Amino acid sequence: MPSPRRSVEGRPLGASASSSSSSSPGSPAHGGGGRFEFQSLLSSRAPGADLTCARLRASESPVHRRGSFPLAAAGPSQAPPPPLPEEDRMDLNPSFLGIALRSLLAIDLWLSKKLGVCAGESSSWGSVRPLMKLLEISGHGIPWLLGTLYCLSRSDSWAGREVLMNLLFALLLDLLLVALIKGLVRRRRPAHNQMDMFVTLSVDKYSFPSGHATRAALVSRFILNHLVLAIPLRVLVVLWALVLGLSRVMLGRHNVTDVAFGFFLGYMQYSIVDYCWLSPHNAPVLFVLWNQQ
Ligand SMILES: CC(C)=CCC/C(C)=C/CC/C(C)=C/COP(=O)(O)O
Repeated sequence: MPSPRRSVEGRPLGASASSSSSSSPGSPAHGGGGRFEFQSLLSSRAPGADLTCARLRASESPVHRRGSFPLAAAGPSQAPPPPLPEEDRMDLNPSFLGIALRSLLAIDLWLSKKLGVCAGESSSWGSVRPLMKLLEISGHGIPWLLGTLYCLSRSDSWAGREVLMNLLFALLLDLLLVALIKGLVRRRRPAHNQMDMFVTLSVDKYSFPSGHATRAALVSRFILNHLVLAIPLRVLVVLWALVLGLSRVMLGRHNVTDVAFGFFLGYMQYSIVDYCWLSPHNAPVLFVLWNQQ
């Protein structure tokens, strides 16, 4: 059964021509130019204004404008325009979200370009680029994977092995999820990035989300939860993650939103790892197999 809102918007536009006279384009109700968009936001709160605004929005819709004249221009002898197709009605009020997203994107690009001060040797902070690249390696997947495998091979306690096995699972899960999202979103890296990264996978030509940021958030949360560290070391771990994230933008590898989402994703990944925590009780095969090596 159609909702009341649908039945109003679904009515043919000419069906209530009497009320259209007070809201022709250019009249105060219409507001002229692009102001009707703002009115359309208000109309959702004003009972009874729906019909008028739906008509106004329809007459200004680019789809509608292409093939017909606005209502005021149409004489009484002209046939009323046909009702809007469903997809147009769903799209009547897209502008607020659209504008908000486009503004966020513009701010993101502008800020990322401004912060990309180590993007090249000749950039304003080009002299710290080698340091930033060192930081980049500290958050790369290969050292973390090899380091974890090495520690696993040297570990002689069940507790240590359990933690390291879960760290390995976390790192692999992270690689998989980041590759999946990068492949789906396919956001290009910033134009000012130089593609001179240490070992990359094919999806690493894409930038959303930052794999270094996800790893930084995941690994630091993992370490803080499973290693007993003195406070200064705990602070250092958090600082490392934050500076690594910032360095991705400074190197020009990423936009700010890639890193922000990367931190969020890495943080959530830890929750998944914690929830699926592998232990000799729920994954005995893994532990027995490793023990035999
Ligand atoms: C087992 C396996 C598939 C290992 C691959 C390790 C590897 C090459 C990871 C890529 C790490 C990387 C370059 C990520 C890109 O980080 P962004 O922060 O630039 O997204």
